[in-house]
Amino acid sequence: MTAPAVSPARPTSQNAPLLEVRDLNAFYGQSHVLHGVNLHVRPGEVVSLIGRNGAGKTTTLKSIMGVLRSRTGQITFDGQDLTRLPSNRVAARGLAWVPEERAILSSLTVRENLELPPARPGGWNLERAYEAFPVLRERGHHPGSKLSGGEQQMLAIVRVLRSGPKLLLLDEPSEGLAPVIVQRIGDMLAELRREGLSVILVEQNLKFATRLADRHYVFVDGQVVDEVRADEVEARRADLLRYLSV
Ligand SMILES: Nc1ncnc2c1ncn2[C@@H]1O[C@H](COP(=O)(O)OP(=O)(O)OP(=O)(O)O)[C@@H](O)[C@H]1O
Repeated sequence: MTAPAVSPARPTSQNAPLLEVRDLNAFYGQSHVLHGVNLHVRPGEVVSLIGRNGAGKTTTLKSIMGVLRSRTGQITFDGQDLTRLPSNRVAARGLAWVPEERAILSSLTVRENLELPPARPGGWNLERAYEAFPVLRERGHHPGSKLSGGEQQMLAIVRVLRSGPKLLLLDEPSEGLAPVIVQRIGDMLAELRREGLSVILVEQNLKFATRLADRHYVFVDGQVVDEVRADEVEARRADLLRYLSV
């Protein structure tokens, strides 16, 4: 399926975006994988990036975070240009990324994993983490390597919330998890959303994405080819399923 790239509706001055990505092109060596991606996230919005494997969703997150530096275009966050900043300075501006591989420290215990990132003002303390996911308290002395996939995902999310980010970037948080755990993580994200946290959610699980996201950007071959608002999802479900089918 080939579809033309779309330029999403530009935000108005009343609801200026927290994040704006303009004409993003990204490269792995000679391989040109993102071709002019445009997207934005308004304060308090949850936005999903959906599309088949290899469509460019993870590369978009890496480009925003400054982990992938070989890119062109403009990335603006809270009115500041992130494009030339290294990833540690991007994180310091209030962006937090939970990669697909969950990036917890497997030799450290759950508690050590939670205590290692310094809690910043507005960030989660241990009590809040344990309240959201009591299993993390129960497993406090277990090494990260001994946790189930769901527990690792919970730990990975809570760890980055210690820094009190303004924008959370989640890469396939539901992948490989049992439905009951997916539900629990979805409940927690819904609560964060109610509190006004902005989120970019990369997902292949349409049910999970549509439960949470205000808008969906559809990726095909390194481009955004469609944008679907939450109130359009029912009418456009067949299109969305087609975009995701292999
Ligand atoms: N480190 C890398 N080196 C070279 N090519 C890469 C690398 N990582 C990803 N790619 C390629 O870039 C393209 C986009 O991959 P990306 O991981 O962003 O896709 P995705 O939509 O997130 O899919 P997935 O769910 O499979 O990760 C694919 O063609 C992929 O093969």
